[in-house]
Amino acid sequence: MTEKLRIAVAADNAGVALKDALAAMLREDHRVTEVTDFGVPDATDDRAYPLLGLAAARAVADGEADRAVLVCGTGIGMQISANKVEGIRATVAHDSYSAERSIKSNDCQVLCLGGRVIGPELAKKIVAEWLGYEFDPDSASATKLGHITAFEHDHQLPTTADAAC
Ligand SMILES: O=C(CO)[C@H](O)COP(=O)(O)O
Repeated sequence: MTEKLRIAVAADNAGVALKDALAAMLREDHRVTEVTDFGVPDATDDRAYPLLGLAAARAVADGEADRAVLVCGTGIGMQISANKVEGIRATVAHDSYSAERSIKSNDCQVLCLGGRVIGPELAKKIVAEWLGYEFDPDSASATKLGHITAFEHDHQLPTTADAAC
């Protein structure tokens, strides 16, 4: 990893404890230059997950952050929310292989976790590993992702010829 990463974090009240634990870890990581916390500040704040997750995902899409870690009860609501932001590729990943492939295959900028699904120590290990992965824009995976990006722009289904690679 050559450039240090700017990480956005956000959670609803079901994910705030895990979000705070991950933010503390990220602030200590030498590969991270900045952690921006989009809330919630504590579990008494009952704002719905899209209100937090969409703002963090927008920060990534706007180039204000490089990646985001979003936490709700399952991670699913955060994933759905973040993927509505143009240009964002977000995934839930509670295992190390999926987290790795989310970068290397899918160039996901957003990792979503479930505070009611995964314990803090495993989540910290997965996020620490995830920080170290980089997407190779010259890989075959980039061509596959190009079909998604093209659809996002023109809403036209790829042709069979396009889809062959
Ligand atoms: O996990 C959530 C959304 O995916 C959220 O933390 C709880 O949502 P709810 O089950 O709709 O209250």
